[in-house]
Amino acid sequence: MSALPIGMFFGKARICNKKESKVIVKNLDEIINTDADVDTAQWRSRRLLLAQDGMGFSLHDTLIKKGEALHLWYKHHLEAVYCIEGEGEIEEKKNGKIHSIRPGTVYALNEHDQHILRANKGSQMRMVCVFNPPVTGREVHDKDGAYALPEQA
Ligand SMILES: CC(=O)NCC[C@H](N)C(=O)O
Repeated sequence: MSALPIGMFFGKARICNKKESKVIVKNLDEIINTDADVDTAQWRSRRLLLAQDGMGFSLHDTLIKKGEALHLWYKHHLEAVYCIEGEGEIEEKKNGKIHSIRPGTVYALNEHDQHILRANKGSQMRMVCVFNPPVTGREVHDKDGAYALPEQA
């Protein structure tokens, strides 16, 4: 008995007493064509992490379709957007400033900024988007370009 490593002897009891923890691992392949894949005329959002995942933010792999212009105003959310494919621009509505977007560009709407997001003609943009508070499921924009608050979604 004394020759057994202590971990082998007590190992089983230790595992039974502990709440099992599980890292969240998903692949985009498992999201496509499910409820977490929201496809509209102008964009398609593959929602990798949602409110139910308990992270405090949601994480989306989003396509902005060629030549589309989106008028957005996330009144209830903060959003950071990281472009990984395609080219376009973001226009700040409060001052008319236009910033070009290409792979590697990130923008963060830290003041719930009203803006226009445009994908260049002939260019689909692929963006990684993070929302706080997290999107809960199949939110689409209302007439102002906002998503509803989580409790109303
Ligand atoms: C960049 C952006 O806001 N695109 C609209 C779709 C949205 N981000 C989403 O993925 O839900």
